[in-house]
Amino acid sequence: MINSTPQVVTIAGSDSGGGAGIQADLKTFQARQAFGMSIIVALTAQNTYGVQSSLPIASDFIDSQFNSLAEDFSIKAAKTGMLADTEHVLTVVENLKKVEFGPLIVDPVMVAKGGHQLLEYDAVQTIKEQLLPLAVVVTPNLPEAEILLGKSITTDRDMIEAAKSLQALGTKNIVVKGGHSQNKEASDFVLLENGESFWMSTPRIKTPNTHGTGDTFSACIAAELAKGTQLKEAIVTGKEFIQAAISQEIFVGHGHGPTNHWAQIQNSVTIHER
Ligand SMILES: Nc1ncnc2c1ncn2[C@@H]1O[C@H](COP(=O)(O)OP(=O)(O)O)[C@@H](O)[C@H]1O
Ligand SMILES: Cc1ncc(COP(=O)(O)O)c(N)n1
Repeated sequence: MINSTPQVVTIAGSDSGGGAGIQADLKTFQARQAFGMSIIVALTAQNTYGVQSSLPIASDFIDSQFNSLAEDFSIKAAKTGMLADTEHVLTVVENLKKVEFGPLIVDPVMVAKGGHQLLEYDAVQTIKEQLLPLAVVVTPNLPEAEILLGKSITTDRDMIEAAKSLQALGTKNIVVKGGHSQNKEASDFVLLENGESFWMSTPRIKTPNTHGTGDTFSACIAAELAKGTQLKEAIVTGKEFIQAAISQEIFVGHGHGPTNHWAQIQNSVTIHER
């Protein structure tokens, strides 16, 4: 049974502090029993206080990482995270067009929770025009959805409208994450290719330890897709996993700590069909 093990890759930035980026993704892949690989687009010197500095990787070395993986592995799903700037977005897009890494999840990472910019803003247009059409799912948080669409998103109705506008940009399935909202519940809005839509809600956990929540959520979806799980179920599993990872808290560092990537899923997500 050569290569029957689920294989999944993250194309993103390294977080030296281990809570977000490549590290969060690999830990999540491991927790979900998919074999994880990485294509590192940028390095960050980072801890739970924030990002101290970052360094994009030379584009031809990104090409080399793609080539190494494409030559050997049977990758069944991929996700992107921090892509740094226009040159690096284009490098990733060009490589993705050449390889067969299965369904792509784009987590359009722009600004770290501590405020450090992880994507130069002039790259947003390239993400919209070139990367989003390659993705099966895009998972923006509220500030990212606002930047992608150029309008403010505050109400539930705004989130629904945002999902429709994002779908019009060319990605078939949309998750607008509500982690940054002021609501009592952490509610994410999902719009699927077939027009089906629903809210996934969990109790909002009062904690400073939410570093890397978005990466962990999208990495779980990617791992599930690599295992052959249907998209809707993979998205719901992502929400269950991030809720478990936030609520089964660990205490690491002195600032905004990471989530618990070895958390066990509990049945805690309410789905509101609409
Ligand atoms: N305090 C919290 N309690 C429960 N769920 C949360 C909390 N903060 C974020 N989430 C969930 O974590 C996931 C990532 O959301 P978000 O924080 O919006 O993304 P990002 O890390 O990209 O900014 C979403 O499913 C969101 O609902
Ligand atoms: C390398 C890297 N990728 C992504 C994030 C976003 O995570 P968060 O918004 O939780 O800081 C990050 N801080 N660092």
